[in-house]
Amino acid sequence: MQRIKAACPVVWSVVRQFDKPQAYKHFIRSCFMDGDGQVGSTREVRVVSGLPAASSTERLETLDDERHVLSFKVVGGQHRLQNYRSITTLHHAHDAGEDFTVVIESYVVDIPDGNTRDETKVFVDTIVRFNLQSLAKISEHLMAQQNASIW
Ligand SMILES: O=C(Cc1cc(C2CC2)c(-n2cc(CNC(=O)c3cnc4ccccc4n3)nn2)c(C2CC2)c1)NC1(C(=O)O)CCCCC1
Repeated sequence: MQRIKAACPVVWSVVRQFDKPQAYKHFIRSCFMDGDGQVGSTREVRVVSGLPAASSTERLETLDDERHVLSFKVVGGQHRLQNYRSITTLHHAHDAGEDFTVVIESYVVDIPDGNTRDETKVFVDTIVRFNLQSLAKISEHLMAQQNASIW
């Protein structure tokens, strides 16, 4: 989970771009879309990791602009994340007079041969946490720009 001091629509405008994950996922070097960006489209992702140029083919499963829900599954590629699927949802929250967005990201993945459940959890949790921290920074900058432009 990640708390972001930016309004839901601002955070959602970044999360919903299935064709530009590199906007906030800094391990991603490039992304090529195959399809029109609607549910069922797939993207080809290349990552920056030093490992043999890991790539992955990912399919958009859910894109709900009203309820702020995005989900995708990894359907191929050179890596060991078999049957990876994630769901990301945005929630407006209000606490101590402050408005903010809470992002909840859940995933399931097979435990690869040669690794334990805990190693897999640490591996994926670390990347997802990096992504959500980066999403927070980018969304808060966007929010500051929008507020500045209003005045
Ligand atoms: O953010 C990203 C980009 C992204 C995507 C990928 C793989 C192409 C799919 C990678 N990667 C993975 C690998 C090769 N190691 C594995 O497969 C792997 C699998 N089990 C493991 C279990 C325990 C220990 C090590 C493990 N090692 N080399 N690079 C990276 C790593 C950080 C450089 C980041 N991907 C996610 C997203 O939310 O988009 C979040 C993370 C899960 C996938 C979806």
